[in-house]
Amino acid sequence: MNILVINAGSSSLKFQLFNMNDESVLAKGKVERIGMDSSLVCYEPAGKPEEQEVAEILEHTTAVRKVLQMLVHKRHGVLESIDEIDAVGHRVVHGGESFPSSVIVDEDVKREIRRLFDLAPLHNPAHMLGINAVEENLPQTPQVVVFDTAFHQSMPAASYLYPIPMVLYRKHKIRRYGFHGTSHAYVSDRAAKLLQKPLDQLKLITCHIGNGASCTAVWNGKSYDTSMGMTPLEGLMMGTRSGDIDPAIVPYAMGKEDLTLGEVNSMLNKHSGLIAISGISSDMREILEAMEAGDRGAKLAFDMYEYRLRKYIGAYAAAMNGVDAIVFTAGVGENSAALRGAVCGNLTFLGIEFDEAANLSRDRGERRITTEASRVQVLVIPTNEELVIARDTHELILARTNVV
Ligand SMILES: Nc1ncnc2c1ncn2[C@@H]1O[C@H](COP(=O)(O)OP(=O)(O)O)[C@@H](O)[C@H]1O
Ligand SMILES: CC(=O)OP(=O)(O)O
Ligand SMILES: [Mg+2]
Repeated sequence: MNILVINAGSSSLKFQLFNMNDESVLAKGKVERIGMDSSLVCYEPAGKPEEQEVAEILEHTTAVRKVLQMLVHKRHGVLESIDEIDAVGHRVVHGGESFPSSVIVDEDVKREIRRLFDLAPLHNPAHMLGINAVEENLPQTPQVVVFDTAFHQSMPAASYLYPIPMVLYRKHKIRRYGFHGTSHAYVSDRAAKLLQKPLDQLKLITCHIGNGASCTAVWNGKSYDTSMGMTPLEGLMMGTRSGDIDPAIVPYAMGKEDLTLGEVNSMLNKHSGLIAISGISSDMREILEAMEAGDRGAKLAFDMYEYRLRKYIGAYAAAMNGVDAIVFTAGVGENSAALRGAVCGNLTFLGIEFDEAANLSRDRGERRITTEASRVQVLVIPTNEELVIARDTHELILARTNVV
């Protein structure tokens, strides 16, 4: 069975085409910087040379169309026809309390994803564009959605409730949901394998640091607490999102600057974080370059980003009364030795003995960046949300076929 997985992030669309008979990847790639001045399209067909292209891709519908064209391209395609795609699995960020696990897409599911737009304004609309674009191009192909929120459904009430009137939870389900669950679950599983210990006996802190960023306390294999909240705005400082701020800032800034609710929401989601402090970019690569060139705004943005992450790691070590390993993953976590070095260099009190040579290594695979003797291990594990999504999609489609 060939399964195409689409992971529409806030600024990127990643895809992988799997042959699920052996979980081999037939092709993968990504469209980055969607909606920015120039998008970057990378396409890696198995056994053929990699293709790169700069294109103008303003939204996710165009990105899906581009992916389908590349898969059947005369020279570098891997399929004769898009009909060889048996099912499509999508990442969906917000599933609320309605979806504790993955489901096959139907009209009810689409309605529920749309209802949750307000709670994930940068993501759920992008996923719907992806689902609709696939439906347009592959009307007969079943689609499955896999939710970022599902893994965090294990959180205890003391973690997921906010200290505000309970009526808001009872009536409107205002609570912490948490995101990037597929990634936190995947890297936790891999960490246990790397550490050669059972996952259900480990205290892990997984740091998914991409354009969106979140940190999770994974206690005995289950999400115990996570930094993102009712929406993906809470927690760490991100590319364009503020993360934690005093909620009283909202009405105060609205009054002082004559802002509407929509404007303040957009300010916190799209015009805060790295871009706001540096005045340069939301992209960590550009922040690091500017920092090296001596830019003070970029340095302040980086320092705040690192400090806020380090505070969460400290908090989660306290939440679990200990930690066995810290895992870095996603765009920044996997690639920025500078961020990992700054965070870990200031966590020696936890018993971290950092291995700077391993941290700086060009190795891109799963690796340890602490000494063997280090009391707390620090790991870099490339995430693979796409593989988890393909497995869930495969399982649901097989189950449906067996029932029919
Ligand atoms: N070599 C690198 N060094 C530092 N940051 C990087 C590097 N490569 C990618 N990144 C950063 O990773 C982030 C994107 O992460 P990603 O996980 O792909 O995000 P998303 O899925 O939210 O779109 C960007 O801020 C980008 O600058
Ligand atoms: C939930 C979220 O923030 O996702 P992303 O990192 O892909 O923006
Ligand atoms: Mg992502």
